[in-house]
Order: sequence, then structure tokens, then C-alpha cells
Amino acid sequence: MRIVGLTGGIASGKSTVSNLFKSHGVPVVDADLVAHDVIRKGTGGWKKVVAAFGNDILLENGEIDRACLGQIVFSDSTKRQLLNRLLAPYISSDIFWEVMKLWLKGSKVIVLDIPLLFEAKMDKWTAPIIVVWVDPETQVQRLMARDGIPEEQARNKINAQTALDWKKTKADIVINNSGTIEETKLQFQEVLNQVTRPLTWKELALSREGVFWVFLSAIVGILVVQKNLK
Ligand SMILES: CC(C)(COP(=O)(O)OP(=O)(O)OC[C@H]1O[C@@H](n2cnc3c(N)ncnc32)[C@H](O)[C@@H]1O)[C@@H](O)C(=O)NCCC(=O)NCCS
Ligand SMILES: Nc1ncnc2c1ncn2[C@@H]1O[C@H](COP(=O)(O)OP(=O)(O)OP(=O)(O)O)[C@@H](O)[C@H]1O
Repeated sequence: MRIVGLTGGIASGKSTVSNLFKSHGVPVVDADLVAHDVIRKGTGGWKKVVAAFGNDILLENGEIDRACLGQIVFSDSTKRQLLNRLLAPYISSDIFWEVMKLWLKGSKVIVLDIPLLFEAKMDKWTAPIIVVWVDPETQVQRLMARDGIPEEQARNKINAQTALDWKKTKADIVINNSGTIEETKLQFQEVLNQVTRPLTWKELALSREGVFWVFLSAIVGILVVQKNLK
């Protein structure tokens, strides 16, 4: 199995690229969706977050008001680190199970869309690593437009993350999403070819079929040895 890492900065275009993967039949595990799931009302993550941040972050229906929690953590690095610490175990274990489900289904190539791939040190489990890069001014403008927030808030969110230029230096593949969607789609086609090329022997051995054949060979080997010993 090939586990491709997809990361970038906030509003750099990760979801845009992951939607392209999905539309070409490559399954994607979306860490943002997982992060939303682990703080649903009544879950372990919800309890931890409410205990740490208080009832003021709750909506009337008891769900966490993510916009409100976002305002708190994107302007205070200590609180952000606290939230990251509380949720990291839940997020990583859920991502692991999502990967296992895809492995059991026999998926050969999957994409992990994880904004904090490097920060959470999950980059070691993925190869190749794709970084969706955008120039700084376009990033601010797109974030302001998408979230309907003022420039200062947008810059707070961007500064809450490791610099996108640094992430770019760690990438195996960079998609420059500063231009039009059409330009991104052109780059994507090349990336798709690269990512879906035949699996290496190691990747093959880690796929469901690979494990099956290793297991079957071991059983046959044992039976042959036992027969020869009789
Ligand atoms: C802060 C929260 C409540 C804001 O929720 P909201 O729905 O408004 O935003 P959403 O979850 O869609 O995140 C939007 C983007 O913000 C950035 N972001 C989210 N959390 C963080 C963080 N802890 N540090 C830096 N950037 C972050 C990512 O680029 C993400 O794609 C939420 O993002 C959260 O619970 N974050 C902590 C969990 C986490 O680490 N998520 C990232 C997945 S690895
Ligand atoms: N090439 C592009 N041209 C114009 N707009 C774009 C382009 N790529 C993405 N956008 C827009 O920019 C915004 C951010 O893109 P997207 O949601 O894909 O980023 P993201 O990295 O997934 O964000 P987040 O980190 O918040 O999850 C969206 O409103 C999207 O429609």
C-alpha cells in the first residue's frame, strides 16, 4: 500500500487537490473531518476540550462552537498547543483506523490530507509527500474570502502554522496553487501519474494482497517442512 501525504498551509488548496484525487478514484483520509469527529458532543475528545476550555465554547445544543474555539486558539499559542496535545491521540488513532479500513478494502494508493503532517510528525508514515503551496498574498486573500474574516484574523491563522515555505523544502512534490484552478489541474495530472505508478516491492508487501501472499507462503512452507520431517 502506498500512503501519500498531502499537506500545505491553511487555505493553500489542500481540499481542492484532495477533491481532485477523490474524483480520480483515489481515496482520501481528511484529518480536518477526523478532528471534527473527535470533538462531537459526548466523545472523549469533547469531554477533554470542555474540561480545559470551559462551557463558554459550547453552542446551545451542547456541540463545541468551532468558530469560537478557533478564535481562542488561533490567537494564543499556549492554548493552541494545549488543544493539540488534548486531541492528538484521538486524531492519530482515528486516522490509523481509517487507513486500516482502506487497507482491508484492498486500496493500493491512498492519500492522507493532514494540515499538520510535519508538526504532528506523521510525515514519517507517508511517501511521497505533496505540499500544496500558494504565494503569501494569495493565501491571505483566499482565506479572508472563504472564511469571511478580516485580514488580522487571517494572518493569525496563517502564523499559527509552520511556514509554508519551510514545508515546501520538505516536499517530494510541490503543487503551486497560486494560479487558476485550471493551472492546478494541469499540475495535478502529472502528480496523479507519479502517485499511481506501479507499487514498489515494499509497498506491495504492505498491501492486503502482499500480506495474504506472505501468510500463504509461510503456511505452505511450514506444511512442507512438517511433511519432510515425518
Ligand atoms: C480549531 C478548530 C476548532 C477550528 O475549527 P474550524 O472548523 O473553524 O476549522 P477547520 O477544522 O476546518 O480547520 C481549518 C484549517 O485550520 C488549520 N488548523 C486547524 N487546527 C490547527 C491547529 N491546531 N494549528 C494550526 N492550524 C490548524 C488547518 O489548516 C485546517 O485545515 C479545529 O480546527 C480543531 O479542533 N483543531 C485542532 C485539531 C487539529 O489539530 N486539526 C488539524 C488536523 S491535523
Ligand atoms: N487555484 C485557485 N484559484 C482560486 N481559488 C482557489 C484556488 N484553489 C483554492 N481556491 C479557493 O481557496 C480557498 C481555500 O482552498 P481550500 O479550501 O482547498 O484550502 P485548504 O488548504 O483545504 O484549506 P484549510 O487549511 O482551511 O482546510 C477555497 O475557497 C477555494 O475555493
